[in-house]
Order: sequence, then structure tokens, then C-alpha cells
Amino acid sequence: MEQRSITFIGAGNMAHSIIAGLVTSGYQPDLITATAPSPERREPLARQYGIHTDDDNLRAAEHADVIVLAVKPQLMASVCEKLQSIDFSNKLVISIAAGVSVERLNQMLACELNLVRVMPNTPSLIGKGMSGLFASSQVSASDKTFAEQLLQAVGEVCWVEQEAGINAVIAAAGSAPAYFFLFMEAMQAEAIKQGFDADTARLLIQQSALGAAEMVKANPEVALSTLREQVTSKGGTTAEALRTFNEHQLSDTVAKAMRAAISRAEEMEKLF
Ligand SMILES: NC(=O)C1=CN([C@@H]2O[C@H](COP(=O)(O)OP(=O)(O)OC[C@H]3O[C@@H](n4cnc5c(N)ncnc54)[C@H](O)[C@@H]3O)[C@@H](O)[C@H]2O)C=CC1
Ligand SMILES: O=C(O)[C@@H]1CCC=N1
Repeated sequence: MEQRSITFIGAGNMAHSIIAGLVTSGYQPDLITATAPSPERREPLARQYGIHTDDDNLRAAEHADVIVLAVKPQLMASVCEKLQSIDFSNKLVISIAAGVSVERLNQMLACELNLVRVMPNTPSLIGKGMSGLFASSQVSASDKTFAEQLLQAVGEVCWVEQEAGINAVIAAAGSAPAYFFLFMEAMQAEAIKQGFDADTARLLIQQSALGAAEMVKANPEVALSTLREQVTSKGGTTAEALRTFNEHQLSDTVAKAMRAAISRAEEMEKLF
């Protein structure tokens, strides 16, 4: 992919995941800078990936071709205020923050930005990320391609036509690894109660989850419901487990949880 200088403002979990994926996929580490106030956040990144780090956001961002805003939404306004002196006209700005709109980011940086909002997720760390992208109206085709390739370096991507689609991506992908972790935690806890040690319980669940996800990926033409039915012998054990999930309205709970994530993103758009 095209190599441009990139500065990540914020070096937390998500920036780390993307940087790791980028460097592993061959992006030049000396083109990447990450900023954070604390050396505890910066130093491991510099050591592990050979990237530059800085505690001065303005200095790090000024000369970058691409600025990735990767701080918590509640910090975004104060962080951006100190970057307002930058000439953004030839820069691509990518925000990965949940719940901070294009309109707000333009206000925060006092500029009509070439802005792409991206909603990634933490499996980017191992190249298995899923990102949704939304480009504001003035973003050029080459900037869109760059943003797309950047996120493709760490996983799969999809574009959304409307900005509201980013909140739907949060519900379906950005937050989603945590849903699966929660489900696996619950399964592990019960497997331990059934007599397995923690490691074996984890292996049983991890391998089943991985196998199921790989089967979904390997059979794009097969409906998820068919894959489920193939496990479910008539009058057998799986049917009983699924009946219990249905009795407790699992689908309804999942739908409510996803809508709750969207509502929170909408609320955050008003707060930050
Ligand atoms: N964690 C996730 O799964 C996802 C997070 N996001 C978004 O990514 C953004 C970052 O989230 P996380 O990485 O999870 O948070 P985090 O708390 O792990 O990282 C934020 C980082 O910002 C740094 N920071 C704090 N003040 C700063 C300042 N003044 N200047 C520069 N850096 C500063 C902190 O040192 C920290 O390393 C958020 O806006 C979140 O909405 C988006 C998708 C998924
Ligand atoms: O929980 C959050 O707000 C962020 C956005 C998606 C995943 N983590």
C-alpha cells in the first residue's frame, strides 16, 4: 500500500491494535508516530514495533500526512483544541472515536477537514479486525483509498453511506468482540463448574468458537441458520440447549444490547 507518514494521537488499546497490525503487515514503522502523555503507554510501542513516539501532540501531528485521532471521546475536544493551529488542508484526518460526529470534529479542529470516520475493533491487533468507514463529503478518492487500505492492513472493511451507519457498525462490530468474550466467559465458568480446570475449559470454548467462526467464513453461501441446524440433532442435546436460549429470549436480548450500544453512541454525540 501507499506509505504516508501517520501520527496516532493517543496510544491506547485501539491505536496499539492498529499499529501492531500495520507493522506486522509490512507498513514502514519509521513512518508511524504515536503520542500519549505517559511513558508507560509510549515506550512499549516504540520498543515492540520500532515506531516513533512523542508526548507532544502538536509536534507529532504537524508534519504528518495522516492524523489518526485515537483518544477517548470525552478527551477529544480538549486534545483537538491544541491542534487547531495546524494547516489541515493537505492532511487526511481519521477519527476512530465512537460518538464524535464529523460536524463536532470540524468544530473541534476549527476546520472543514478531509475526514474519514472509522470504527475498527480490537482484533485488528492480530490482523482479524473489522472496520466500518464513513467519508465526509470533501474527501478525495485517493484519501478514501488510503484509509481503506490502512484498515485492510489489519482486517476487513466496509463503507457506510450515511454517518449514522457508523453507530450501526459499533453495534455489529466495534463493540462485538466484547459480546463474544462475555459469552465465552459464561461458558468457561459453567465448564469449570462441570469439573474442567480453567485452561481446559478455555480450550474447549475457544476452539468451538474459532471452529464456528471459521465455518461461517468458509461457507459464505450457507445460511447461519443452516450451520446451526447441522449441529442440532432431532431430540438431541443441542436442541435442549437452544430451547433454553430461546425460552430466555436470546435473540431479543441481543437485539436490545445492540440497540443500547447505538443509543449510547447517539447520546455521546450530544455530550462530546
Ligand atoms: N477499544 C475498542 O475496542 C475501540 C475503541 N474505539 C475508540 O478508540 C478510541 C480510543 O479507545 P481505547 O484505545 O480503547 O482507549 P484507551 O484509554 O486505551 O486509549 C486512549 C489513549 O489516549 C491517551 N491519551 C490520554 N490523554 C491524551 C492526550 N492528551 N494526548 C494524547 N493521548 C492521550 C492515553 O494515554 C491512552 O493511551 C476511543 O475514542 C474509542 O471510542 C473504537 C473502536 C473500538
Ligand atoms: O466501548 C466503546 O465505547 C468503544 C467503541 C467500540 C468499542 N469500544
